[in-house]
Amino acid sequence: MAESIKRVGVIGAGAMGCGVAHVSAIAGYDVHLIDIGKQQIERGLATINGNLARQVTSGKLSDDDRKKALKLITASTDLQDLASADIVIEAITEDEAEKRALYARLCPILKPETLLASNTSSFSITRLAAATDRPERFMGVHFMNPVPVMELVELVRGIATDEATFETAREFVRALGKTPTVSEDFPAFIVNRILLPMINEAIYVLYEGVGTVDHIDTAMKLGARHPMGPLELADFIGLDTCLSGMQMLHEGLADNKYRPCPLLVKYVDAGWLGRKSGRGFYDYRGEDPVPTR
Ligand SMILES: CC(=O)CC(=O)SCCNC(=O)CCNC(=O)[C@H](O)C(C)(C)COP(=O)(O)OP(=O)(O)OC[C@H]1O[C@@H](n2cnc3c(N)ncnc32)[C@H](O)[C@@H]1OP(=O)(O)O
Ligand SMILES: NC(=O)C1=CN([C@@H]2O[C@H](COP(=O)(O)OP(=O)(O)OC[C@H]3O[C@@H](n4cnc5c(N)ncnc54)[C@H](OP(=O)(O)O)[C@@H]3O)[C@@H](O)[C@H]2O)C=CC1
Repeated sequence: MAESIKRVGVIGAGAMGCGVAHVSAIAGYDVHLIDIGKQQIERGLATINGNLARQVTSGKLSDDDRKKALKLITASTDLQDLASADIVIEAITEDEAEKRALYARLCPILKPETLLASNTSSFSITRLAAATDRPERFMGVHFMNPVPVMELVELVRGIATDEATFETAREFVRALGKTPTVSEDFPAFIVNRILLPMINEAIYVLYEGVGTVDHIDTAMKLGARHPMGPLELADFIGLDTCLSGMQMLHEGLADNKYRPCPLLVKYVDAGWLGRKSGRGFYDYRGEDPVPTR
């Protein structure tokens, strides 16, 4: 375990927050998970339960360790419950105004020495840090989805992040059994700078009628050995998160090659956000996913 960290706070009980809570508890940390509503908390705890059980079934985790991990996780809707946290990982919706508003409410509650990290996919760490009372103890700790499976975590310093904060975060990530890499604070960092334009291009391929959802995903799975097709992956990440990342690349790098595909914009406008909303490039409401185009 990272020496100076005992209690981990996680805000946002969606795909990423649940994953971070899951791996932190397996590593032996006390974890407190926060979301805005009871329903989100219940859904999140059910996800963690299901994923831990899956690891037991596949022999990756003993049932004893599953029980121990579950005992280490508490959850609530009250930010005050993070008053004793040593590190807080923010994993709420990819919306900069929401994140800034959250930090304004959260910072007065935290201990002055608490490290605050954002799991943002694409926002400027320096700009987010400026919305806190602790820019030197703020940084990007970017986990990959699904967290219990993916080995990588990108570490991103803001302009003010101090070295002790960076080292503590790196030690914490290693204690979770993950491999850290370092990215400079540029829009979408390294993984998403490369991955999101590929996904956006796949959506253009669909939009221009070059191929169907099925043919595009099959082509990339069988032709380029990707574990998921790009449209299936977009649905898995969340189309809102993909769009926000493309917008950050487009605005931040001022280059038209990053223009979000209008079809991606339309799907997000429709509330078709992928797996989490039941519909995206596939419709998940039946037994098997059905392509929507
Ligand atoms: C957007 C960002 O900011 C950054 C990002 O995260 S970009 C997205 C990065 N992620 C990817 O690219 C994922 C690409 N997909 C994959 O690697 C694989 O399809 C996958 C690992 C998700 C599933 O693999 P698979 O072989 O098709 O399925 P499956 O055999 O069922 O699962 C493999 C393991 O993943 C686990 N898993 C699958 N989906 C999971 C989920 N949603 N949550 C937790 N664990 C999951 C399974 O439990 C299984 O673990 P065990 O071996 O311990 O049982
Ligand atoms: N999805 C991915 O593949 C990856 C995402 N990320 C990043 O991680 C973060 C979370 O993403 P993801 O888990 O996919 O998002 P989700 O939409 O799955 O989950 C976000 C959760 O946060 C809740 N929430 C929203 N606002 C607040 C708030 N003010 N306080 C507390 N909880 C709040 C949401 O509630 P409600 O549902 O009611 O809005 C939801 O439960 C984002 O910054 C994203 O960019 C990083 C790597 C990969």
